[in-house]
Amino acid sequence: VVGGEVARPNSWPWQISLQYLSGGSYYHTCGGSLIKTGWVMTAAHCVDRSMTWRVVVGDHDIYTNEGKEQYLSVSQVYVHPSWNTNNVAAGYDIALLRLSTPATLNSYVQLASLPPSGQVLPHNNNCYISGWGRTQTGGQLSAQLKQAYLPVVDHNTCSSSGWWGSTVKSSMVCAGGGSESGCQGDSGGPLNCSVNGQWVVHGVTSFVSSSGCNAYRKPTVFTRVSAYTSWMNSIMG
Ligand SMILES: C[C@H](NC(=O)[C@H](CCCC[NH3+])NC(=O)C(F)(F)F)C(=O)Nc1ccc(C(F)(F)F)cc1
Repeated sequence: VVGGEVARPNSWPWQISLQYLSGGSYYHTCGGSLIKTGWVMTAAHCVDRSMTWRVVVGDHDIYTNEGKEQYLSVSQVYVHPSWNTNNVAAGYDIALLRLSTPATLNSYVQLASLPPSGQVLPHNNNCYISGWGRTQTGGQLSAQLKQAYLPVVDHNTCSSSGWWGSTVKSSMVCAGGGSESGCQGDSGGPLNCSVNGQWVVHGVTSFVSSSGCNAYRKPTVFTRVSAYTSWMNSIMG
């Protein structure tokens, strides 16, 4: 997250850290959202490579053990069947991870609320991105979970020339476009939007401009969760 601030610990209690095993240690690579005690929603591009994954819930500082974390292994990865790793602009950047053991819900670990199928938010809807991604273009990951206020940019604006043009599809949500943005390492994490006074996970962090995370008129682009509810239900049952 470029800009914004460090989140109050566990204030986004559905935020997870997706980590891969390498040389005997685990490393943060993506975010995600806990949507059922046994299921995590993330981005397909996060799990393009087959790795040994683990999901950490209840985390705040990814480099220290604060005692609230639960370390959960992943038993199955379900990538959207239409995802094409060479064409992020086509959409379908969404995946579900089945956990080997269910998370225990408590004040640090809660389920995300998902939007009703087809719901599209209005321009400027109040949303926050959260994640441990880079804090500047080309910078380092954040040790502590960060958040930034990224209001929705409606599809008409986001897909206009000078903005993303035809790269963004209606199956995506744009948010931000100013000095604050997502950045590498935030992928797969939630776009937390306020709808009727409730936080709803409306987006899965998908991409930013290749010329810089907070590039002018290139809002952060999210997979629109409400476009994929039937697929998710078909997988989770
Ligand atoms: C560096 C930048 N990385 C990203 O945007 C990666 C996803 C990359 C998926 C493609 N392998 N996502 C992120 O960094 C995220 F944290 F913001 F989600 C990038 O490659 N952006 C990008 C690439 C292609 C296109 C386009 F669709 F136009 F081809 C648009 C943006």
